[in-house]
Amino acid sequence: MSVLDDIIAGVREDLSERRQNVSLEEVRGQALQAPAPLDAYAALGGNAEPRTELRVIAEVKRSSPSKGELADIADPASLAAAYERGGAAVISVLTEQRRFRGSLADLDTVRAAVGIPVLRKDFTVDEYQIWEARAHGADLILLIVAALEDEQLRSFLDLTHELGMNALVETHTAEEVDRALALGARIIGINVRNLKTLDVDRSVFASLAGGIPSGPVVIAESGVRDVADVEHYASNGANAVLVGEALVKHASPAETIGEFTAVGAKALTARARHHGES
Ligand SMILES: O=P(O)(O)OC[C@@H](O)[C@@H](O)c1c[nH]c2ccccc12
Repeated sequence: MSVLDDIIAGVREDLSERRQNVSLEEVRGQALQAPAPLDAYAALGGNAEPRTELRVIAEVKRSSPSKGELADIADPASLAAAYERGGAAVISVLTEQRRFRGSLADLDTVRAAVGIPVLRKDFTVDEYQIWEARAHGADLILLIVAALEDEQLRSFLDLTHELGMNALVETHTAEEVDRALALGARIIGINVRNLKTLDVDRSVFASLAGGIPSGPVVIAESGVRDVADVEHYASNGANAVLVGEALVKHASPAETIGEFTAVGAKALTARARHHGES
């Protein structure tokens, strides 16, 4: 069993427990009562022309299957507020409990603390989780291509859009990028970490991003350690970076986000100039 399969088995167990406490019908009712979602596509610069700003999706992440404990994060609200102050475009909140030590309570707390779009970061395998994300105020959900059949992906993407949210469609191979594009994904993530083995290979970003036409917002996910990594991803066409570990471990995450956006904007501007001339 791959790591991804193992995580998903746990996610399904936790899900069936929640479903016993709150029925699909109830969670649907809650979702329809929730304040309207914010436009994460716009927040990520999807409508900007040219796209010369590098956006940061800053993640609230306590733990991970590859690294174990990362940070305690006793107060996710103040961490998220610091992210927003530093200029993050979107806050990502892990809600998977077993491996990442996240929760829907974290999502609620963060939602209440910031005014920018919030991503519910989890392993979406059931429609219930999409309604639930909306019920808890999420504006963006994660759909991992490697975990889903095309038919599921399509119906999950449709439901997400019907609820006024956006989906971050996560890929790791050229074949997965093609599937995401064929489904009309507007926000495509390239995770340089292989979720089946947890290996990180930063070169995956450049080799896949080149195959994505202009249109979708492209996000580099995982392994952003410092400004050099941001520069590398932006030079290869990332419109945004998704950063967890480097921010939760940093003493001044707001400052780090500021440095990342500055370096990224420089690289994207140089890239736009270069492309304009060639
Ligand atoms: O902590 P990092 O290396 O900055 O990574 C953040 C993010 O990319 C990572 O948390 C992630 C990417 N895709 C996921 C899918 C599920 C859970 C977690 C993830």
